[in-house]
Amino acid sequence: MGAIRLVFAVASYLLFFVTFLYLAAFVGNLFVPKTIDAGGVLGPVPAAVVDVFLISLFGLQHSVMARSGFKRKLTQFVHPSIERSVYVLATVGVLWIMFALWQPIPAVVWAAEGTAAVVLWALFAIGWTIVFLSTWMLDHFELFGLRQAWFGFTGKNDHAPKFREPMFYRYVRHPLYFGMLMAFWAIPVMTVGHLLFAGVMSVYVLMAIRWEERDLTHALGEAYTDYRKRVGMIVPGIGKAR
Ligand SMILES: C[S@@+](CC[C@H](N)C(=O)[O-])C[C@H]1O[C@@H](n2cnc3c(N)ncnc32)[C@H](O)[C@@H]1O
Repeated sequence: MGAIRLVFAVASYLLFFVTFLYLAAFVGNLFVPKTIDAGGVLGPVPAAVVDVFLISLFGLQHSVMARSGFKRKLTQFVHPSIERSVYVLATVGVLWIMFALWQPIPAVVWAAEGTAAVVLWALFAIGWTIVFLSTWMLDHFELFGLRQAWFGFTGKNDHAPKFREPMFYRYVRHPLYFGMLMAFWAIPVMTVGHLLFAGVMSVYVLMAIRWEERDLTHALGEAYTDYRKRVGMIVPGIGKAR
C-alpha cells in the first residue's frame, strides 16, 4: 500500500506542477487557448457572477481543506501520509474547473506600451519566480506532500512541522503570497475580467493569511508569535503584530 500511496503522491505533484504552469499562462494570456481573457460566452454581469463563484470555490477548497479539523476528519478515510497529496489534487481539480468555466470580461482597464509594458512583464515573471523560490525556501517537497508520502513508504517517523525563517521569510512573513499578488496585478493589458480576478484573489489572500497565521501560531507557538511582531506581513516592515 505504501508504494501505491507514493505513486499517488508523485502523480498529484506532477499534475500540480503542470497546473501551476497553466495558471501562469492562463493569467498572463500566454501560449494556451483558454486564458483569463479568451474563450467566454456570457455578458459582463453573468460573467462576473460566474467568475466570483469560481474564485470562491478555489478559496473554499483551499482554506477549508487546510484547517486542522478538516485534516483530522480526512485522515479517518485516507492514510495520513497522503493527506497533503489529496489537498494538492483537490487544488488541481478546482483550478481546472476555473480554467474551463472562467468567463472573460474583455473591456480594457489599462493597456501599457513600450517600456511600461516591458516593466510589467518583468514584474509578472519576477512574481511567479518568487512564488516558485518561496516553495523551496520553506520546504518544496513537504508543501506538495512528497515528503510525507516518502516517510509513509519508508516507515520512518516524519518530524513535526517546525518554524522556518529562511531568506525571503526574513523580510516578509508571506513571500509566496506576495509573489502571487505581483503576478496577478502586473500585466500590460488589464481587462475588467483580469481586474476582477486580481481583486477578489487579493481579498482572499488577506483572509487566508489570517487563518494560516492562526494555525501557525497554534502549531508553532512562541516562535511564530514573536515572528509576527518582528517581521512585516507582505511588505517589509508593514503589518507587524502588536
Ligand atoms: C502555500 S504555503 C504559503 C506560505 C506563506 N504564507 C507565504 O506566503 O510564503 C502555506 C504553508 O506554509 C506553512 N508556513 C508558512 N509560513 C511558515 C513558516 N514561517 N515556517 C514554517 N511553515 C510555514 C504553513 O503551515 C502552510 O502549510
